[in-house]
Amino acid sequence: MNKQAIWFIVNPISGGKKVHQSIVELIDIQLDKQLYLPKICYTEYAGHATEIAADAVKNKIPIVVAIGGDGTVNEVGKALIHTNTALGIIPTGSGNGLARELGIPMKAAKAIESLNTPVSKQIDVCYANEVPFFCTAGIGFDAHCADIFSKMKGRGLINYVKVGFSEFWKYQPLKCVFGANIYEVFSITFGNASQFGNNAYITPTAIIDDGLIDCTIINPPSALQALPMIAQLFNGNIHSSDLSENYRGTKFKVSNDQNFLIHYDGEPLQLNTNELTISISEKCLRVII
Ligand SMILES: Nc1ncnc2c1ncn2[C@@H]1O[C@H](COP(=O)(O)OP(=O)(O)OP(=O)(O)O)[C@@H](O)[C@H]1O
Repeated sequence: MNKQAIWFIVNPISGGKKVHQSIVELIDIQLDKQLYLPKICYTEYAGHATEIAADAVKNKIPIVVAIGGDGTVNEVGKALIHTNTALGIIPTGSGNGLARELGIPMKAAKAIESLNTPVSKQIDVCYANEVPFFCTAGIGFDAHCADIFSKMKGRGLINYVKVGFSEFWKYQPLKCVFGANIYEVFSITFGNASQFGNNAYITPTAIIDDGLIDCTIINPPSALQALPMIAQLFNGNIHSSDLSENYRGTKFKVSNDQNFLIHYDGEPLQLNTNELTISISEKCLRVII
């Protein structure tokens, strides 16, 4: 039988060095060598994963597996859109939104095991202007927190919760034009998938291969409304909150009087424009589930 080449792209920053060493050892032990010819590549800087994945496409590698969090998955996946190379994931981040959405096991050993009997499907890809995202992108509080989080030394869920809690009290609602209406929002999130990661379901009815973008606007909560809202986020009911407005479509436009700070799959990005268009390209990324 012809063996398939499979490249693993490891972000050594996500999850810590020990985690990655043990995953690489597990790959050596558990990956079916009758089926695969593996190659392990380590990223050396932000953006490097995209370059390695683009090289894999050029070399007609059938599967590239991202070992990292949603930032790494985004960097690898964006090079695979509209290609014949499929994206696999071994999650080591704190959110792991796309892996959770696709039902990929959180435990590395199980995730490697599922690569031995690969099943794939095509998913949609959304764009914030020209920036691709697979789970969510948005403006407002979440983008603000992603920005602060990215400048912190520590990573992980605990640090994210700390940032969210301390920033909540200071955060001023964002003025913007959404469709034909002027809003003052806490956040606007566009979902290709249903969650940010960590099973925080911000666009709970989103389906990753339905050709549609779900949108959740959160109006500014009072301190008393914040806790129930967080509970609804995690129990998948944010769309029934009094604070939320929900839309679904194939294109959304938002504008502002200042250039937007956005997040895409949890990564912050300061745009050079005050106009944001969210669009979707149907079933253009093959993923291993
Ligand atoms: N070798 C590297 N050195 C520095 N930064 C890197 C390197 N490789 C990748 N990165 C950057 O690390 C950032 C975080 O990656 P990722 O989101 O995968 O991990 P994480 O933050 O641990 O996960 P999560 O977002 O789920 O918490 C990304 O912005 C990516 O560009």
